[in-house]
Amino acid sequence: MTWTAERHWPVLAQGLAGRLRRDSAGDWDRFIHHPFVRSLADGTLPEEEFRRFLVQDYLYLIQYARAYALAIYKGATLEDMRSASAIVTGLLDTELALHIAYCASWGLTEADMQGQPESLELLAYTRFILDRAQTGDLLDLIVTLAPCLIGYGEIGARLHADPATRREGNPYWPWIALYSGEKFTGFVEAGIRTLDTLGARYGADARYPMLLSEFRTSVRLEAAFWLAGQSGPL
Ligand SMILES: Cc1ncc(CO)c(N)n1
Repeated sequence: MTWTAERHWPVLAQGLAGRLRRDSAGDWDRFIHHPFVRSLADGTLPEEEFRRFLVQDYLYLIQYARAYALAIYKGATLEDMRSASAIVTGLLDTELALHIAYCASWGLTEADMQGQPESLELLAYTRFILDRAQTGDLLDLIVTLAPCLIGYGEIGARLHADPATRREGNPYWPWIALYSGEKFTGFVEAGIRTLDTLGARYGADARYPMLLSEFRTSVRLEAAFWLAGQSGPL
């Protein structure tokens, strides 16, 4: 049975998140069904390509965390602030630990990774995110940052459930395990609930075309980011 969000993880298809995801369907599919993702699932991605991607992703997450930190600042309630703060901590402590561990296994230190130049894909994506995070309100910010959270959650869940995914001896299984794990899944579901809460409070219906445009731009930048390491020097 093919994995579908509607059947296997219905919250993804519900509410404002579901609407944005459905309305950007073509771009969304190019993001989550990218050949890079398939090569992680069957373990055929050359290690060097993964290493370059992961270094760029490490640098990306630092900028993403800065953008998410603005959600704490923009929170109108203590609850908004706590939920954004939990995501920032999850990014800096849990998710980056995966990147640091992989890179350590290749003999790369955090200083080595921080010294790498940022790819054009990274620059385009993070500067777009930081612009929306700074100039938009809390809803613009959360919508722009949502594809990152929801997309990797969906990819993790799908690959984890897919019998074609190689587990034994797949060097990328720890990556799949992180994004399908309880902790990351919890962040995705919290993010989806936050979209509905803020959508109601900040009038999502009346400004939907702008929100969709922000969401879709991030989705297109996500799809492009799979190749962020290709031109890297490392
Ligand atoms: C580019 C990108 N998008 C989403 C995630 C998931 O947090 C990530 N690590 N990197």
